[in-house]
Amino acid sequence: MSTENLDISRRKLLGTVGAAGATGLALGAAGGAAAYAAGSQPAGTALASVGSTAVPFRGTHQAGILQPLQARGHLVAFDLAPGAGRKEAVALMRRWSAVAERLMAGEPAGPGDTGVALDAGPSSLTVTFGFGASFFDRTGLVARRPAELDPLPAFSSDRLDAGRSNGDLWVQIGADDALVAFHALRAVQKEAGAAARVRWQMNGFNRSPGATARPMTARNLMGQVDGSRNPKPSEPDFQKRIFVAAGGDQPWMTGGSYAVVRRIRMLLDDWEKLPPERQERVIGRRKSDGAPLTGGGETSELDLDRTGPDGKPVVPADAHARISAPEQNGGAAMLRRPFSFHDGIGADGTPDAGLLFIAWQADPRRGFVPVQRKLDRGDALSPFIRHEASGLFAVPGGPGAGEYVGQRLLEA
Ligand SMILES: C=CC1=C(C)c2cc3[nH]c(cc4nc(cc5[nH]c(cc1n2)c(C)c5CCC(=O)O)C(CCC(=O)O)=C4C)c(C)c3C=C
Ligand SMILES: [Fe+2]
Repeated sequence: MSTENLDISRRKLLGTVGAAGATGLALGAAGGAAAYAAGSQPAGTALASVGSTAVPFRGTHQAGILQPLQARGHLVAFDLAPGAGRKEAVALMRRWSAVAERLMAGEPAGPGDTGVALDAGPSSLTVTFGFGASFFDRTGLVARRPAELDPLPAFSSDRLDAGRSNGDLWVQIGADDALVAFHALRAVQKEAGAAARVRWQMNGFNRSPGATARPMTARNLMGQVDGSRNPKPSEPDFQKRIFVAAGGDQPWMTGGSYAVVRRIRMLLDDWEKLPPERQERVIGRRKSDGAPLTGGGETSELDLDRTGPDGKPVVPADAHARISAPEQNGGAAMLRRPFSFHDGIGADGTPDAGLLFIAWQADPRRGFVPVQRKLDRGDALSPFIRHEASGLFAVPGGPGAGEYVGQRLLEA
């Protein structure tokens, strides 16, 4: 089948999803799998719920920050190619924005589409773009580099690999289907053309939608319920904490956010040797349901002052949930939106697995940095994790009609 035919088949299958571009579009009754088996794609074929969800590309904020965790993720950092500057960066951001908008609507990437996502709907695909501190040197835009992008301080427990850290440009891809996510990754890489080269790339995953009887907070590879105390959009200070407000020093970042990315390896062989009660004391929450050790359910407040019969705090002084709590850090908060990773088993039998920790905030100097400083000094979790790579990226607000991502930075 020619590429053109592949493209046409996918459009037929998707019907009007691309044009509608709204979330949660379901296209009717079942039948996609049968059509696939028969090798044909009748017009109007239905997509199952997971495939049919499309996330809008345009809006106040870029997609990929507020959406629920997706089942698959790819993180990729690029450096501008030698000799490439602002002009090439403008053309690249135009190309990347155009392809991201098409793919998020469930349309083919363009002429020469690989066909990898054929038969699937948009599957909650999000493609999010950010700029690293070095981008501003490369493009002659140093005057527009936000102070929030100042390098993160070194932490005593850092074991960072420079080759897998930072980068001029960062792209976060998430989708609820592995092929849709891979398809987007390849399209983004191809559109980079001669303008930018991959610096590092990481793959992650989360639980698939529908795997639990009801929507639940995610679990990480240590088996903990992780994300319970994330700030909620319904909270009055949510916008202020996570997104850059209008009227700041760098107007192009209005509606944007700063992403701190850390590849955190989990020393699972050591962790799994701990009895569950010890594991619970490391975090300060129950493993079964994420509830605080001081009682209640997952959403109950931790009672940090409560002591047990032995006179010691029920939530230990070095428990991760105590040390990272906003109340212990002058209100510092961030939206954690991670992917787990597993990159195989080493020659010594240990899994190269852990958390692609992604924290979103309006200012990392008032979010990630103070919390990580405190964790670095005495978190009971520290002996079981290792920070191996790090990045900090300015993620501008979402594009308005007719705009590409980053236009307000590159063309102001
Ligand atoms: C500097 C920021 C943080 C890093 C790095 C970090 C790593 C990390 N965390 C877990 C597991 C859990 N973290 C939990 C809570 C939590 N963690 C941070 C920050 C960092 N974590 C914050 C701000 C919070 C919320 C605290 C609060 O608001 O009270 C929890 C408890 C459940 C929850 O609230 O999400 C778990 C479990 C791992 C495994 C990890 C590194 C691999
Ligand atoms: Fe944490």
